[in-house]
Amino acid sequence: MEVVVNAATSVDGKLSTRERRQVRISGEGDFDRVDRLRAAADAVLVGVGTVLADDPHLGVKSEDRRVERLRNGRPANPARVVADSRARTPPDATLLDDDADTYLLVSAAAPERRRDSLREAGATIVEAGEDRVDLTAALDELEADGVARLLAEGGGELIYSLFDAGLVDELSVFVGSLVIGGREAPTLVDGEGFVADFPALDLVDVDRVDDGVVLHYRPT
Ligand SMILES: NC(=O)C1=CN([C@@H]2O[C@H](COP(=O)(O)OP(=O)(O)OC[C@H]3O[C@@H](n4cnc5c(N)ncnc54)[C@H](O)[C@@H]3O)[C@@H](O)[C@H]2O)C=CC1
Ligand SMILES: Nc1nc(O)c(N)c(N[C@@H]2O[C@H](COP(=O)(O)O)[C@@H](O)[C@H]2O)n1
Repeated sequence: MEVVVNAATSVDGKLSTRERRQVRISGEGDFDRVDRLRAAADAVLVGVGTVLADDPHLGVKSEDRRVERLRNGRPANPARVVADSRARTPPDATLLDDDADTYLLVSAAAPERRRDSLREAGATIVEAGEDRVDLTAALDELEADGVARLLAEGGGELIYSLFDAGLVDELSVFVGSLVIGGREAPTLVDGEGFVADFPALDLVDVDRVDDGVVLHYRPT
């Protein structure tokens, strides 16, 4: 499976505010680039922190691109995937609508009652890991289900775990021209952080988009 990570940050590397409220960092041009990435993906992955903060849809916005996917024998939208160790996704979350399949990656610690109500809401539950989602095992299961290209959109906790597990094949970051600040505000890569063996990246491209830049990296 190919794992592509994409997110938007402020100049100071923040994904949103200290209140974890969604900030529109990208402009029209960058949101269109993200839409192209979604249209090329079999599934879009976020952490449950992002679901609770943003209630995202994660679908392809452009009708032309959805039609093109259908023409190519694919579903109109990529599947939605949430890393959600304890099945905290609300059963009325937008990403559980009928526009695409939705997988919830849970750990053995996820209560049965919550799994059941999420199954009733249409989710496919994938269990991997004891206390926290084992991303390597969970992504293997998705791959067996036909997910060859996965777009991970964040947040920072999830992106850290993807790097920590050596699962990132590409990273693109839109850096918008604003400062958010705040020591508690989420950054591109949070989690425990690395103290050695820092994942090293090759900068393969830089594009000026809207009032910012998109940095494209691959692991060395
Ligand atoms: N600017 C941007 O491009 C984006 C911004 N955001 C922002 O990021 C914030 C949410 O980010 P975070 O709080 O970091 O949450 P997150 O979206 O990374 O979710 C983290 C949660 O996922 C669950 N999880 C399950 N297995 C995990 C694993 N193996 N590794 C890591 N997490 C795992 C845990 O419950 C964990 O608390 C929101 O404020 C949202 O608006 C989110 C996505 C993109
Ligand atoms: N690329 C990008 N730029 C921004 O400025 C953002 N705030 C985000 N946020 C991500 O997009 C999701 C919302 O998706 P829908 O519009 O609901 O489909 C949000 O949850 C973040 O993952 N991304």
